[in-house]
Amino acid sequence: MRVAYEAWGALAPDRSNAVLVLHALTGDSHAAGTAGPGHPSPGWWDALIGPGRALDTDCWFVVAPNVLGGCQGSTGPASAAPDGRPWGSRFPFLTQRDQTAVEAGLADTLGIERWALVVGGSMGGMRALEWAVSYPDRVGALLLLATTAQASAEQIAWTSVQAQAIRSDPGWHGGDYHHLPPGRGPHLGLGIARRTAQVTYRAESELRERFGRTAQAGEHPWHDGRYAVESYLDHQAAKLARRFDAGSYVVLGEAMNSHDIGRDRGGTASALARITAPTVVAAVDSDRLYPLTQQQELAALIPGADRPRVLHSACGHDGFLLETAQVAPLVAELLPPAAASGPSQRTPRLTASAERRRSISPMGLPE
Ligand SMILES: CC(=O)SCCNC(=O)CCNC(=O)[C@H](O)C(C)(C)COP(=O)(O)OP(=O)(O)OC[C@H]1O[C@@H](n2cnc3c(N)ncnc32)[C@H](O)[C@@H]1OP(=O)(O)O
Ligand SMILES: N[C@@H](CCO)C(=O)O
Repeated sequence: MRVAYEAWGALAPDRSNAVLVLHALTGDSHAAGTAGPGHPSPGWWDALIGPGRALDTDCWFVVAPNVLGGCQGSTGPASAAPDGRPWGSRFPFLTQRDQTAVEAGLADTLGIERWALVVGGSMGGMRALEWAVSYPDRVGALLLLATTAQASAEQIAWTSVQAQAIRSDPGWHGGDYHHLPPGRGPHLGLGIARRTAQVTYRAESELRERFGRTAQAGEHPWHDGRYAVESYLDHQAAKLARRFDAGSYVVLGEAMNSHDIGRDRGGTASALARITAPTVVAAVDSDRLYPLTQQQELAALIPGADRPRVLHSACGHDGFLLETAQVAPLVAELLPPAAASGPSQRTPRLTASAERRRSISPMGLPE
């Protein structure tokens, strides 16, 4: 299998300054940097990663892999199988634990025995947690944002609804559509999935205040027009369908639903007791998808954590991506600037490199 990653900064000779950043469901390896060829958007955590930023790349070697099963460079359903045809429906069921094991293989390849920090939000937080439980000696510190010890019934339910929307699209063809001409895949189902997810990612009060009952400009909802919030969801749907593969969406959703840190480990408490890393757990106060009770459970059961921190955000679950000014001090708690050796004290042995992401839509839709 292939694992795409991007990295920033330089690895210290003693390899002690590496930080692993794990993206959420529709994220990718482009965590930092500007938009440009191959990167239609700036890095999703660019405010946090770079010289002088919380993850200061003058000190830290920051690595962001694309998750296995995804569609932005790492092997996923849209990738060619050994017979040259897309994996499609033949792509195997994955768990978060499988994906983390692959990331451990990436760390081995990069020669990183121990991460100074592993950080992730939402689905990325699930993998960060798996890292700390599966490989406690390889995680120096742990930052968990808007995540959970196990996918709840409601989280499984939302993911299931989204997967059903995709599978109900006639363009799904049982998951084997990647060979079809552009635009013939299940982009309508993927769009419905994204619309549904987007509501869960944002707060009720935010939608009320941003959109209210306003009609979309130039349209009348009673006469075949749309409310502004409907137009917003249409926009989010179209945007995701241009950059994401429906098969990956289903595979990653099933992997999230499999997430249960206590599985085959004697339960949640027993699994979390294995974590040796100093840990910060953070919630988003307006998150209706990953409620505070889930982060309270993590903070109570992880030995190196104290009470959960709370990010204040109008934006619901997406607050972990948007409230970077509040995430920065949490990073600083775990990675004090003095802990890293400055770049002048070391000779880079591994410089930043990046697998170029797919620059075309995996669904064949125009960018
Ligand atoms: C910039 C990126 O990070 S995308 C790159 C890869 N993606 C990821 O890593 C996934 C994680 N990122 C995300 O999920 C999202 O990009 C987020 C959460 C960071 C975006 O959050 P926000 O900035 O708050 O975006 P928000 O939900 O307000 O949507 C803004 C968009 O809605 C559009 N919009 C707002 N109102 C309307 C409306 N009435 N009708 C149509 N479109 C509308 C805006 O024009 C804007 O469009 P654009 O994104 O094409 O510029
Ligand atoms: N907006 C985020 C939410 C999932 O945590 C994403 O699309 O990845």
